[in-house]
Amino acid sequence: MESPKIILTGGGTAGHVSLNQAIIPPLKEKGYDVHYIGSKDGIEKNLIRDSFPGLPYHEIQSGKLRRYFSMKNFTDPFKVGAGVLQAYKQIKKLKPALIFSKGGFVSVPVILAGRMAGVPVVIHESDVTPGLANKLAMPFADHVFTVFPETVPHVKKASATCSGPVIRPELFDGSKKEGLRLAGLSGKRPVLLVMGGSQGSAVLNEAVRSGLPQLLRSMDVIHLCGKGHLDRTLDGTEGYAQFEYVTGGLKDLLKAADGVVSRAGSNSIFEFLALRLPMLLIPLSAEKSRGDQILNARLFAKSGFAEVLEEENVTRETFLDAVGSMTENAQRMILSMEKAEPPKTPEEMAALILKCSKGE
Ligand SMILES: CC(=O)N[C@H]1[C@@H](OP(=O)(O)OP(=O)(O)OC[C@H]2O[C@@H](n3ccc(=O)[nH]c3=O)[C@H](O)[C@@H]2O)O[C@H](CO)[C@@H](O)[C@@H]1O
Repeated sequence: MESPKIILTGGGTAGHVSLNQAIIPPLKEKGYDVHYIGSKDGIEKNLIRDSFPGLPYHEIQSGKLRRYFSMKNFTDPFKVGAGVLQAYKQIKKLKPALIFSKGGFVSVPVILAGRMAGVPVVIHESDVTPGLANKLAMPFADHVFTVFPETVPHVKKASATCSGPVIRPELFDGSKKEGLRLAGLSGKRPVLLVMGGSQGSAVLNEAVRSGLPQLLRSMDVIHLCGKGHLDRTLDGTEGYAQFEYVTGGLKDLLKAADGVVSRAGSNSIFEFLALRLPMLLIPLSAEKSRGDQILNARLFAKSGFAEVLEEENVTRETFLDAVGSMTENAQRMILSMEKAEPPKTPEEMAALILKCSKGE
């Protein structure tokens, strides 16, 4: 008998792919033939191909849906239309038992096409308030899972439950020794890891670089600065290691870290929580986004897992003070983290998703 099929979609940023990466192995173990629908040049293509060589990846066109003016706003709806047709063709051919979407613009045509083809659609929302793509797609979904319980009332026209986060299992297998080796650090001083989300962050990069001489007096710094943002003039600086974007070695660098400074993307902050890493969060400002990271960060601060510095208040001085305060309160944050609900395992999440599939 032919294996049942499942289509995963989601992309645009690493956060929109991470859960899909985690649930592919348990879905395959349960006998599902997993297919991915993503865009031609989105980050999801390489992330999926690198971690799961041979997994069928179907490219569709996708347009960005913007809240601001751009000439592309006139052409992108046509791309979304073309994407719907391409996705519909694939869905009709594959006849999946379920479509699971992690969000991002590429998921919108897939969900519309899935609905047209009568296939159950499940969405996962990582932020407190749904992103634009998920918001548009939710009325066409059968069920929505959320990470934060506070998100459930934001879901309209679909049933919703809070599943909590899922963490890629390999992140728990880090080696401190390997992390220090990768970063060329001695391990004799506390290590601060700075991470600006999947695309890096100019604000964080500037803050850490301007405060580097002061930071390096008492700690070593590992800096994940995003593609194209290395500062070659800092090469060879004792106690400072910079990387553009790390894949395999991330678990080791995280294990080597005693605390993190980060954007407040949902996936990263739940990873830090699961790894009991004290955090200083600098959320993306409401001017540059819908303010989702501000809400994520505030809820983490309220639970005692993080301290927050708003982007508009970042100067060299406030940044250094905030790092100092986070270091002083690190033990208290770790104690609060011990009380947090454990994340779902990928197996548990896969089972939850499959409950929504045809025939269940
Ligand atoms: C600018 C933007 O739109 N940001 C959104 C995007 O975040 P974005 O995808 O940038 O950030 P997330 O924190 O959600 O995820 C980043 C992921 O990249 C991984 N990572 C990061 C750096 C690195 O070198 N290697 C690596 O593997 C992290 O471990 C994490 O799993 O989606 C999130 C989840 O919907 C939202 O909360 C964010 O507001």
